Amino acid sequence: MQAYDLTQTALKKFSPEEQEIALSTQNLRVFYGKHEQIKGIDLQFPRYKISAIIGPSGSGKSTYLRSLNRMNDEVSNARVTGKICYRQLDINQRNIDVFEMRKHIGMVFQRPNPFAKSIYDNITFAPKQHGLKDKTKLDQLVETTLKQVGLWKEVKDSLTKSALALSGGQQQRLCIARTIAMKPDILLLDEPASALDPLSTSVVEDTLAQLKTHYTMIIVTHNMQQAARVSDYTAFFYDGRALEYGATSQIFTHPEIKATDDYVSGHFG
Ligand SMILES: Nc1ncnc2c1ncn2[C@@H]1O[C@H](COP(=O)(O)OP(=O)(O)OP(=O)(O)O)[C@@H](O)[C@H]1O
Repeated sequence: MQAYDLTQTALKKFSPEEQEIALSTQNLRVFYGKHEQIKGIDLQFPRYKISAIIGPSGSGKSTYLRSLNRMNDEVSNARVTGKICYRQLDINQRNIDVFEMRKHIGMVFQRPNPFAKSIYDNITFAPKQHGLKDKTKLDQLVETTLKQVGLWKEVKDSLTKSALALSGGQQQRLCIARTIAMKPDILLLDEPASALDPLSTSVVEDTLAQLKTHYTMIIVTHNMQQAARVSDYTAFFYDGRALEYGATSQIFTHPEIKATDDYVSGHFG
């Protein structure tokens, strides 16, 4: 593999006039045991935009994404240091109520993972856990969120059927609906379309584009065409570092860093 100069980075910083920032990290590091996997990442994610994270396998994209809503708390050998700034709060502090925080920063995983429950119950499960009991409000929530992911027409007559009977693409849109039922601010998406066929992928991408008016999204993807299609900003990760971050059009056409250029032009490694 070609050796790159890892001290050279080109990371876009936003001025307050230019963009409101929904989430940012400062010097974020993740250790698995003694091994430092994420090596001090500073990134700002603008509100109501889609930011993509691309990079070679093992560069730490998922590890970084999972840190953003403290999913690495669940990984016994993981330790995360540095700041994750959300609404003037560092949510990487010990005293943060993680259950409450994840209402604001939700996650959609690579493989659709609906609960073995009805479509209706998949959406209402978490809101009920958080105290929503009113049947009319729950019905409304089911309808609104299914409409937001473009699934309402397809399933409105089968809400009591098992979610597991849906196609992969429908299941993934249900999982997005289930996440937005908690009305999060930020959606973290870890390769949300990688297990789907091209048609379902395209429907999921359209769904993300629609959701952008209300949500800030950060998406990890292996698929560079997808990053180019859906995202406003792109970060290129390499060896646990963010080497370049900027407008997606610039990253794909005029990257400043050699490793980014090699990666996006397919000359990598
Ligand atoms: N719990 C763990 N303990 C030790 N190492 C881990 C753990 N979880 C992940 N890793 C390692 O961390 C590295 C980064 O993994 P990560 O999944 O974040 O990379 P990625 O860029 O998302 O890769 P991919 O594109 O292949 O999904 C990998 O080498 C992986 O094996």
